[in-house]
Amino acid sequence: MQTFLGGYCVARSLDDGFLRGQTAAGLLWLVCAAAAVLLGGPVIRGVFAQLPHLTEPLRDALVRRSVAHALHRAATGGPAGDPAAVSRLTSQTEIARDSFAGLVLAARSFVFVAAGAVAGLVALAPQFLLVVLPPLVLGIVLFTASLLPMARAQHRYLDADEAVGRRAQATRAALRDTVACGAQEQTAEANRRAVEEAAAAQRAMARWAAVRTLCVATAGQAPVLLLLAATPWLLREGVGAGAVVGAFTYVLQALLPAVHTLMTVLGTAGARLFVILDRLTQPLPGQPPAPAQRAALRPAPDDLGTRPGHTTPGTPDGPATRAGRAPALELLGVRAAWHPAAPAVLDDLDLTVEEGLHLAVVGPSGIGKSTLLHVAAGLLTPRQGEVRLLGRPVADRHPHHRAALRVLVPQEPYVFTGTLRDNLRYLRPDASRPDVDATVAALGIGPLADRLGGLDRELDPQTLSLGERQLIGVARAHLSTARLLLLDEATCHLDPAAEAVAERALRERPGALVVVAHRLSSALRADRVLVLDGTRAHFGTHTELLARCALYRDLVGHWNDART
Ligand SMILES: Nc1ncnc2c1ncn2[C@@H]1O[C@H](COP(=O)(O)OP(=O)(O)OP(=O)(O)O)[C@@H](O)[C@H]1O
Repeated sequence: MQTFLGGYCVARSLDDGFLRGQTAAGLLWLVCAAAAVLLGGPVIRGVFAQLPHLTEPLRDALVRRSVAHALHRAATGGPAGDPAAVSRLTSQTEIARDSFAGLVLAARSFVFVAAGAVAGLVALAPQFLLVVLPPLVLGIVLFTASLLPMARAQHRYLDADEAVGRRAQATRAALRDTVACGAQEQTAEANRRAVEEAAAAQRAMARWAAVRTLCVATAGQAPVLLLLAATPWLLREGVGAGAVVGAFTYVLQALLPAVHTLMTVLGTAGARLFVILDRLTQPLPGQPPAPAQRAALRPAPDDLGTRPGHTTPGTPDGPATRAGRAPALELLGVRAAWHPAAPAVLDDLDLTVEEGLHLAVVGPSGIGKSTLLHVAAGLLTPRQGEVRLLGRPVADRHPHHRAALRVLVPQEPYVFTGTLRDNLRYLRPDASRPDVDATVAALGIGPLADRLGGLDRELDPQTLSLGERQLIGVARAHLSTARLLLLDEATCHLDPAAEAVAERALRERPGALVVVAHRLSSALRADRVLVLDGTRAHFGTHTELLARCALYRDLVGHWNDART
């Protein structure tokens, strides 16, 4: 009634009042129009009073659903913390409620305004409908057709945006391993793809926003222009000037704002509501974590090179390597320091580790054993000299190939939430079941697998002891295809028997093994021992070194004392 009276009273005030010189009648009609606006106030108030009856049940249902899902997930052994649950419970349900309220208000307003305006236009002159209705209907049909793709674009954008967040988090968490595996470029490439997808999704949203603007223009602005263009014809048809002004009042003051509001609210709040309801009603319990999250932490299969003894086309091993002649590792006159201003930790060090050799590196604390492994792995560039990996300078090798050829197992290996099998296949995701089983048997991981409920049961890294983590780290190296394994006190938390089993298993696999030994028993098992002594080094068998290296004798003596 408010809309109807708004245009109708204006038309009458002109046609029956002011244009006929009857000012009093004109003013009376305008008073009627003003009264209609005032009478609309209580109606709007009533609408807001009723609104919660629609929106609160929706919010309650969403909250109940979120809580039920979170509890179900926790009770059925899913990941202990579900960070998304809080967001679903609070902000997402609030957004859903607000969006729904906005939609209800906009739709209500449009329906009543459109009905009042159409009734008013018919009452003034039915010819107005010929001018106003076609663009209005066309705009609304176009807009309705664009709603679904618009919601999909919004969905795509949210997914892409979340993927960027997840990748950033995963990259940060796996930074150390990424560097250790030489997977920086691969990680950067995957991150770049995620960012580009988010940007593309945002551009798609912008295109749909342009379509929405076009629809608003068609449904809201085109009737104004058409009405202007049709005015001479309408006047010739006998329509009064006041009625034309009344029609403009309907279009400009009622239809245009209502269409604009409806389309804006549907395009923004509607799409948001669609996406959030879609998320909140998804089957959350028992879902496995998003694969992208873990894929980000593993090298891709093409990072992994080949089984020892085979050479894939494209693997940049020189001919000497294929023939098995190139040493696994060579250090030629290496001088290494952690900072240009820092004293050298290694100085003029020559070392050759042939394929199949088991080398133990020993020396006092802080002497440079870990530094040596960093240099060997290509993670610390020597200030002088050269490091060669399988016959080629390590610096020349692409990080992917470097990662495929050598593995550095740290003292505290990274174990991620996932199955034990996936953890073991971390460095070789395509490892077959028999290969995994062989590693499990060789490393004696059976009891750990049993305790965790099998190889395919998801484990919680926080429940693992340091020794169990180390066992997983060493098993990864065993399962990998790398030709050079570098263990940096990687078995120090294992008991001596388990350490012996692990070292024997690693030694029996093809390739060379360099172990920074925590216990001197490692040196006894090794083919050769390297004793670091300041910037000097001694190299030989256990027996040879006992005979000619005082520091080694000291170390063995201290170790024997400590044991007894
Ligand atoms: N990341 C690093 N940045 C700077 N300096 C380092 C770094 N790692 C080691 N150093 C320094 O290099 C020297 C050799 O340390 P390194 O860890 O290689 O000795 P280590 O023989 O492995 O000792 P430990 O047996 O105690 O582990 C030390 O002076 C140490 O402070």
